[in-house]
This record gives sequence, structure tokens and C-alpha cells, in this order.
Amino acid sequence: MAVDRGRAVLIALERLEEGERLLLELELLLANLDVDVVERVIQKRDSPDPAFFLGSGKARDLKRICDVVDAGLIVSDRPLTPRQMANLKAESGRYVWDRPLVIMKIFEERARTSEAKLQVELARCRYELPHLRGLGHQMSRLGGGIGTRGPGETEFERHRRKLERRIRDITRKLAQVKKRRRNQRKRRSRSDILTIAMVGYTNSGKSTLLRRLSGDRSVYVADALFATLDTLVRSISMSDGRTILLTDTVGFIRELPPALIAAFRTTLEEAVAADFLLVMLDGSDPDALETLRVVRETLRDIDAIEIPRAVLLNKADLIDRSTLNGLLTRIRSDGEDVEAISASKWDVKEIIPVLEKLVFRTYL
Ligand SMILES: Nc1nc2c(ncn2[C@@H]2O[C@H](COP(=O)(O)OP(=O)(O)OP(=O)(O)O)[C@@H](O)[C@H]2O)c(=O)[nH]1
Ligand SMILES: [Mg+2]
Repeated sequence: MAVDRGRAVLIALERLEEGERLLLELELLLANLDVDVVERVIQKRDSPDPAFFLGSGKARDLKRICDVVDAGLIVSDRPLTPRQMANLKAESGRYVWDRPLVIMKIFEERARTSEAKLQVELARCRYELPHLRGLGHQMSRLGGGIGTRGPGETEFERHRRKLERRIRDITRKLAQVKKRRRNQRKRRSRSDILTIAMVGYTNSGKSTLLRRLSGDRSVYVADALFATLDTLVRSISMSDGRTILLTDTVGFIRELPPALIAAFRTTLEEAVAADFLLVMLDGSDPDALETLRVVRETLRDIDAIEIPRAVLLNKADLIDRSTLNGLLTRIRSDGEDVEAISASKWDVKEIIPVLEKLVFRTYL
């Protein structure tokens, strides 16, 4: 059967709030992988079916639906268990992905440095391991009576051991990288230079700001989710001649797969080690306030919630004044210090004073 992996059917359970937003976000993530969502199958039920995610009748219908819209791929809005994934694959004859896998694939495509590549591979190994165990278990049941090892199982065992070995290898290598980073940070903190880390939702303009302020054209900027997967530090001169260090980090997103949060801790730790956090927010995003909530939650997750911070409402050039003022008021009433900028349109001379206002309000 010729299947088109560029055309996908989205499957989801109806969620009360946020449902539509999360589905649109998943579609955007898929678009980044050149996958078009051609159909949505949304079912109303309280909890996922343990065997099929959707109800078994609906799941059996998926093959027909995929035939009709000529889709080669089924993507689930929520994480699938190994069993659900294997069953859906068997029923539909299509590739089956879930949200964590989609995000991991984007990370795989974007990883540039060897460190980012290692972190992505680690996340992928950790994701695959339980799926392999699930399959191995099924194979061993097919293999026959108690105590017998089917031929399939040994194959899975071999693969499993390989994965586990790789996880140990990568973990060791990453630990070395981490040590090196920590030493670099120590050297920096001894030098009394103020370190500021930018954090924020993916595509909010963090790299654009770093590029603008440092004048370094090699800083990678793209209208894509997860353009930056590596930490990048540049020194920036303030108006009084004093220097700060500005760090770019990987962008946050709702429902980041747990395997990836763990794997990217090294990158995010750079944020935890900063003196000050600049939370970048895309002001033109209708969900800007919601993304601020996600960022705050993530900061709590990585133990960075106590670090002094301020919000930079970016892309001011794209919003009208009254919307902008409304946003600023809302964010301030949330207890955050905030100013608006346009990282891509404003001149460095206009941006620096805003930064100084936010940062030195806390530090002077
Ligand atoms: N109109 C407008 N566009 C902007 C502004 N700042 C950034 N952009 C655009 O927004 C997109 C994302 O910018 P990036 O700087 O790559 O975003 P990022 O926060 O580094 O994203 P990740 O690396 O994915 O976390 C790019 O297409 C930028 O050109 C702005 O102030 N105004
Ligand atoms: Mg970036």
C-alpha cells in the first residue's frame, strides 16, 4: 500500500477547555514537519480506551477514514501507551505517532551541536524503551507456554539491551558536558558580570533579540517552532558601558514530553544559573497570557521561579496600541514587571534603555 506520511488524521478526545488550542498547536507542530492534517477524529469520552485510545468501534473505523482522505499517518493529541500505539497501527495499517513523538521529531531535525544531538537521542531512547518492552511482552505471549522464549523475544531483548547501553553512554557523556558548563559558569560568576537568561515560548523572538543586541548575524532566527535547541551566550554593552551576559535558551511549549524535559535540563539549567530572567512573550499571539502561564509553570518545574525576572512583551510592532496597553495592564496586575519592545524593528538604542529599566529596577 502506498501511504502518504505527509497527510495525517488527527485523533483526540474532546477536552473541555484548551482542547481546540492544543489541537491547533499540534497541527502547527506537524506543519513544521511538512505534515498536513487532512481530517480530525474527535471523540467524546471520559478517559482513553486502554486498548485503542479511542473507543474500539471508532478505532476500527480509522482504516476506512484514512482510505477516504488518503492519509498515511495517524497522530494522537495525547501520549499513547505502547499497547494503544501497537493496536492502532495493526488496525489501521498506518504509521501512528503521538504528541511527544511529534515534538521529538522536531527536536531531532533542529539539533545542531553534538550536545543537542545527544540530548535528543537520549529522549528518543527513553521514549522507545517502554514501547519496546510492550512489544516484547506481546511477542513472548505469542511465543508459547510459560518459560519458553519465542524467537521474537530474544530479538527484542537484544534491541532493549542495546538501547539501555546507549542511554548509559549518553548519560555519561552529558554529565561531562554539564561539568564543563558548570566550570564555565563558575568562572563567569566570579567575574561579577550580571548574567541574564532569556526564557519563553518557542517563536517569541529570543534569538532575534540576542542577534539584534549582540550584532552577531550567526545567531539563528527562524519562523519555526524550536529553532533554538542550544544555549548561546553573548556579552552586551549597557548604555553606561558596563557589560552583561545574555543567554538564549530552548523555547518552552505546553505539554513538553517528560522525556524531553529531563533531557533538556542541561540547557535549561543555564537559565537556573542566571542572576535575572527575561521572559519573552509574543504580544501578537492571541494566547500570550496563556503562554505566560506555561512559562511560569515551567520555571517552577526547573526550580527557577525564585530568580528575579521581568517580562518583555515582544513584537509590539504587530499589535495596536490599545491591545498592547490592555496586555501590559493584565500582565502587571498578575504581579509581573513588564515592558513592550520589538526585537526585530526597534533599534538597539531604543531597546537597551527598556532592558536597563527592567533589570536595574531590581539591581540598583
Ligand atoms: N514582527 C516581528 N517579528 C518578530 C519580532 N521578533 C521576532 N520576530 C520573528 O519571530 C520569529 C521567531 O523568532 P526567533 O527569534 O527565532 O524566536 P525564538 O524565541 O528564538 O524561538 P525558538 O528558538 O524556537 O525558541 C522570526 O520569524 C522572527 O523574525 C518582532 O519584534 N516583530
Ligand atoms: Mg531561538
